[in-house]
Amino acid sequence: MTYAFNQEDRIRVAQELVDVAKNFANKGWFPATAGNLSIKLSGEPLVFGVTASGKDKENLTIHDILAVDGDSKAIEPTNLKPSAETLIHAEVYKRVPEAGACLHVHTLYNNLISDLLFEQGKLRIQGLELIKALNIWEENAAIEIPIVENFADIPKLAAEIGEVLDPRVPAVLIRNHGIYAWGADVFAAKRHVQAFEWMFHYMFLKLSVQRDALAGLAL
Ligand SMILES: CSC[C@@H](O)[C@@H](O)C(=O)COP(=O)(O)O
Ligand SMILES: [Zn+2]
Repeated sequence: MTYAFNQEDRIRVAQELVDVAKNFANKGWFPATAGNLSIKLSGEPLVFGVTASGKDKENLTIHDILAVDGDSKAIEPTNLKPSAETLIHAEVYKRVPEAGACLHVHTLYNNLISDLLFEQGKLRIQGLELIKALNIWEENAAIEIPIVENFADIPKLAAEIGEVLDPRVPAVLIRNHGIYAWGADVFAAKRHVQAFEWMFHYMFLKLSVQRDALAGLAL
């Protein structure tokens, strides 16, 4: 099989993943080796560079990235095992052809908000300036981020994410687990993750304040 990328592309992609991992690791977004990252190398056939499973993302190197196909299988002999959640990345690339990078982090606020609002199946956010970081420019725009159950069966989890995702809103939350967010390239995907995380923090604090205020009124 010949692919529409070369060795230079692979090294560039691996370096971009190492750089974004460093940024997120400095924020504590990869606790206990959690998280995984990918960048698309080719759309037809689908091939992407993804982090190997179980690596310490705080100390990621270009040797921790391997190239896999649309079935999440390594395209060449390697000792590296693809991320346990590689199928989710593949699902995103199949459902959103414009996606060029997909990033997954486990943070305190994405976990808290995903559990608090799980029964609603989504988190609605309206009017926050950072929605513009998602390339949505309407005044007082509203977005809904889907929240799915944290199925242990990864093919089932990937299929569920594929079912609920809305290409206008480039992220899905997994209950008590983390976020998958994507973008046209790693720069956009990183901006999206940062915007979502800021908005989750804001929404968690706002809901907590509202809950305390309501409890005060009930006294
Ligand atoms: C160490 S807990 C996190 C894992 O269960 C998983 O959710 C995760 O994000 C990392 O898995 P990985 O296989 O290293 O890509
Ligand atoms: Zn995870």
